[in-house]
Amino acid sequence: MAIVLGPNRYGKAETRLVRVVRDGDTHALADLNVSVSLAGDLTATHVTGDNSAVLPTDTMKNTVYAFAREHGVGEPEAFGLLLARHFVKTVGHVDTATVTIESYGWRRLGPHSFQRTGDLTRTATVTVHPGGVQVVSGISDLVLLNTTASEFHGFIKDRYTTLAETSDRILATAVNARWRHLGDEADWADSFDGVRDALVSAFVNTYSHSLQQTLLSMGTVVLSQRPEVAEVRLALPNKHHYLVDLAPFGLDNPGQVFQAGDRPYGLIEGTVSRDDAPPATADWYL
Ligand SMILES: O=c1[nH]c(=O)c2[nH]c(=O)[nH]c2[nH]1
Repeated sequence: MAIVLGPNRYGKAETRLVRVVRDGDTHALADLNVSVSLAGDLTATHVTGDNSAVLPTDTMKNTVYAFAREHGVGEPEAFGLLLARHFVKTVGHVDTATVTIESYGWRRLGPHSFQRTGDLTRTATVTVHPGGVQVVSGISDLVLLNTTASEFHGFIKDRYTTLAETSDRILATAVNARWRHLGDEADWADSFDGVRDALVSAFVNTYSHSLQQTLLSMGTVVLSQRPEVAEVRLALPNKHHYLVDLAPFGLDNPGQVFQAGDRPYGLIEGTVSRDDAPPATADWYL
């Protein structure tokens, strides 16, 4: 038997970067969390401790800050592409660079004042590798809720089933979505806004018999409205809302008072893709 080194990669995770763009007294703000990961022929450092092919992760962090100064940040997809291409081009033994960026929103309050928005996190994951370039954009934690237009019935009932069938319930989720682009050039800001709006309008306008049905509808609307997108992955927690029994207090409760559940929650996951889309060239995850 021989013990061998399997797939490996390394990098600097979660470099926090705030970039201010100054135009006189009027400033703009980008607030990012940047993770870099490199892979290639990195056997020596693992086997013998020879670090001659290892770019320190500390240098990766410094490069993120230096590139922010030299090139600006712009859209997260573009900044990720710039960094990933730089590492593949300049670091020998490295043939694959993955840059993942979370971008936090700030709403302008004045020329140089901002309020952090908590409504969603935008993400981008760029992979530059021998097979090409892959760009995946995403949204984390976009909380949506319909107070009706949601039913759930006709499900399996076994001896452990207590859930009542319902033809009128609250449907709520925190959207986690990732979508793979067909190319590596796009108007990233416009594309992001379009996909976000498609996801939201599909959630709002789908009369739902299950969160699974809503998931497929959300992915379908994205793909039908956004030709630049090949595939959408969604992970939708079902944020349950329980009708409170007020009968002990002599009160009825026709869909008015709910307990917002925390844990456990249903978790509905799925991929929606075009059947003619080229396959992914690098692993990607939600
Ligand atoms: O939309 C739903 N899908 C399920 O699979 C499920 N299971 C459950 O208990 N409630 C729900 N709701």
